[in-house]
Amino acid sequence: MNIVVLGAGAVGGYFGAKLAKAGYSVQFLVRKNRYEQLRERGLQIESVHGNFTIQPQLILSTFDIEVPQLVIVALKNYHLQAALPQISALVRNGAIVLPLLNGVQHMNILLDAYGSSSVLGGTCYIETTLNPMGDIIHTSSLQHVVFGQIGDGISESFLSQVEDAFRKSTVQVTASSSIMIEMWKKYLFLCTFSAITATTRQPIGVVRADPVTLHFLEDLIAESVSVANANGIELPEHIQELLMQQFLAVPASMTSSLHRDLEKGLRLEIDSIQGAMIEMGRTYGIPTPSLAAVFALLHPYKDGLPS
Ligand SMILES: NC(=O)C1=CN([C@@H]2O[C@H](COP(=O)(O)OP(=O)(O)OC[C@H]3O[C@@H](n4cnc5c(N)ncnc54)[C@H](OP(=O)(O)O)[C@@H]3O)[C@@H](O)[C@H]2O)C=CC1
Ligand SMILES: CC(C)(CO)C(=O)C(=O)O
Repeated sequence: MNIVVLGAGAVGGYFGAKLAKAGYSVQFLVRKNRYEQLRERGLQIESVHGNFTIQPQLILSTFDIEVPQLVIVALKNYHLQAALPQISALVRNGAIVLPLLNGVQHMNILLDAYGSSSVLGGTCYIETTLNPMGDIIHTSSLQHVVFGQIGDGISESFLSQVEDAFRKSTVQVTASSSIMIEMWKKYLFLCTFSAITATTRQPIGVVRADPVTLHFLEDLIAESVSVANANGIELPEHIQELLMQQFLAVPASMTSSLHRDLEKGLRLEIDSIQGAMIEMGRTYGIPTPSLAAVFALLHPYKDGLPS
């Protein structure tokens, strides 16, 4: 299977490198700066599962790709719109898109543009970041991809190939027959986890140890679950308790990509994560005061460090 990774950052770089190391043909469609960086240093992974480096196949233009079969989209949400012409070119050549972005809003954009016979649902659980040299630092043992089709337009054999590819790359993979529910479960976890870790500037262990902060996290969860229910998402019974169990089970040192981006002074994905949840709440008449407080407190940092 020919795989294209669009966005060779913390997530795309990690999963792409694992697939390439497993012997798959992986082309990384990148922009100029990342091209230079990766050409010089190679794609270096520093991981709790073991360090390795690959010499990635780098491309700057979709013209250099012959027969793409799977396109893993691992961009930040705020870069998706500008990348649509590249994705369109790949889909026109027969590729199926597997987005690994956080949130759910991007699914409307991709499905409206390409339809469910060219777009899979997908999400991932991983904690990776780029160091100043552009190497990928994988800081906890999580490395899980969940994917599935939205309708029935993608063949079972293609789905099996995707599953096999991740499995052979020694990444945990789950092929789901209810991917939108899985994406919402991840969205609920991420929206609240990133809200609490970014606003406190602390990993989850500090949040868990403080009853006042933990109570605020419960409020964030309750609001987000109400929004999901209003959207008609068929969540498991007791989802709030399940989410809280997840928060209690993850390593105390774990934090969110949003918190890490905030610390690095990078742009924040708050529009597509907390902002989108608040917006859906408004549509359905669900009050979201705690999410709105988080959104307002992070807003000065949305485009990077305020000057
Ligand atoms: N990091 C994490 O732990 C996790 C992140 N996620 C989600 O995954 C998504 C990706 O996040 P992450 O990997 O951390 O982000 P990064 O910023 O590390 O990587 C995104 C990459 O996309 C590249 N890019 C942007 N636009 C284009 C384009 N048009 N063509 C080619 N490359 C492009 C950027 O390259 P350039 O250098 O050119 O700017 C950058 O390398 C986000 O939605 C995030 O929320 C999900 C789970 C965990
Ligand atoms: C919560 C976590 C680490 C899980 O993968 C994540 O998705 C993120 O921080 O972006």
